[in-house]
Amino acid sequence: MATWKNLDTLDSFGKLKELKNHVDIAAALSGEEGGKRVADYSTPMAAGLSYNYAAKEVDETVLSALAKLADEAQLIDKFQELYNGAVINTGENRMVLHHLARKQLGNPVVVDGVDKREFYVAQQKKAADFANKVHAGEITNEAGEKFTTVVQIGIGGSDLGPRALYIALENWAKANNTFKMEAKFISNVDPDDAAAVLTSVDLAHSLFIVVSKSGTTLETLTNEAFVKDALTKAGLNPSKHMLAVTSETSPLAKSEDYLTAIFMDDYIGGRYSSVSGVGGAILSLAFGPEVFAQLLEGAAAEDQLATNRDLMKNPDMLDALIGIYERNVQGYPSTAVLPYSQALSRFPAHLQQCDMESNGKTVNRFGEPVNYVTGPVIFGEPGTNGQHSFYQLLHQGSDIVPLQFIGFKNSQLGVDVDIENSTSQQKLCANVAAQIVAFACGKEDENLNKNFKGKRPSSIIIGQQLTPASLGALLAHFENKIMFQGFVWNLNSFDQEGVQLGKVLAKRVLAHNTDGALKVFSDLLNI
Ligand SMILES: O=P(O)(O)OC[C@H]1O[C@H](O)[C@H](O)[C@@H](O)[C@@H]1O
Repeated sequence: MATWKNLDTLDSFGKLKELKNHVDIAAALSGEEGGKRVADYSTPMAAGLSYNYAAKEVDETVLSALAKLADEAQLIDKFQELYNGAVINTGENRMVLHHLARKQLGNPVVVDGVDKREFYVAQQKKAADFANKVHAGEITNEAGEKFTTVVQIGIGGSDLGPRALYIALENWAKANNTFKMEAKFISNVDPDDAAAVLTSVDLAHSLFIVVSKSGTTLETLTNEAFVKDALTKAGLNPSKHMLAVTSETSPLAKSEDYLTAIFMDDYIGGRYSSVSGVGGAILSLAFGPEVFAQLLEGAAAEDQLATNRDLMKNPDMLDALIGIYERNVQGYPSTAVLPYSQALSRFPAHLQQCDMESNGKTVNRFGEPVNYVTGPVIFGEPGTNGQHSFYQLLHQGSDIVPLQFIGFKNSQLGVDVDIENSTSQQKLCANVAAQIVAFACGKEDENLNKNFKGKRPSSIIIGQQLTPASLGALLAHFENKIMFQGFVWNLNSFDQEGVQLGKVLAKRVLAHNTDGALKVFSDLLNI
């Protein structure tokens, strides 16, 4: 059994702290040695991706200190315990089994006589069969016509991951003739969200997936009622247009009002649930079950790499530990995720929830305060768009923000033109290469307004193309990175008590049970 200790009690952390400002990346990347470093400081990921950390503030000394920290913090032992079914989510007294939805990494996990791997596979099959029947016209609307559009109603983990993945694969599916149905998403309780989506779809040919693990989320239940109202007013029977994805114990699971229900359980956290029916139903309907299966395979292959004790061969743990060095030794407050891929436009938003809801905590897994900083602020936008927006601060602002670039050699659609001796894809890739060096090396200028100090660290994940498999690997990489960082910080990364207070107060406002500041704010907003 691994022992769970606070980071500041580990000897290896004391040693690591002595290495503050140890590497000057501008110097490390200069000349021929710099070129060699770029070629060497790279480790393979799954599905043809690679993680390059040449522009990070590490060298052999820092990396060896990080490897010692990984050993002393027993990161691989903790991961093994997690996938073998230990109660890692101490706050909610639950196991953490999202890896099992993609592959059996360890021992069978059996709960009340049910093998959990079999349960997840059975639910995947149920979603796949449903999708195949919809595509084949065996499940139709009441007039016997095929459904053409699918709309997901959900929020948080029941929206962000699936939405990011759908957007990521939409063009790939079109280019590879696997595009089956257009997907849309309703998440916000702002009535303009549901209203706008509903006016953009052909209701009679639309399927709606109500996705809520708990089955109690105010926004989702409100939007479900909103959609039912629209269907009824259009003379359609809501129960012939809706399915549910929920846990077996939720109130939604008991309803007869759905074409089918696909189940998950309490052991897959909302922000880790894209690989369950939460993402599986919509992605199977939109692109076919085979595409979703490829995504799971990519994630499974990355998970396998994350089991490696050798830090230099474990890109997820390596990324996590470099992040620890940046946060707890260098003192950087945030991290930007910058995909040079328009298809990944919502991926940073998904990672925001994944990372900040997991590790945005100041008490350890035993409920005691910790004396060190934990999860960074995560934000991001696709490049090159971000370059014309917030990169000014990243290059010359007062905070150093570590950067995580993502780039692909090939586009998804393959439609491109040569303008002034380069294609658009080449221009995209040229920009990411240029940014890495500009951030790291800077440029001296007598005019301080034009001076770039450099020394701004970044990493880049490079792939051939964004495909279902490489997307799955990318997703698993970041999930595993967040998990390893939570282990190092001795946090429970799998609950989210911090979102409760606002929900409770909003209920009080709606029940007009307020006083003081809450009452005055409620009055100001006309509630
Ligand atoms: O899927 P649901 O139970 O509706 O939950 C949706 C979301 O709401 C909660 O407030 C949590 O903060 C999220 O972690 C969760 O993903």
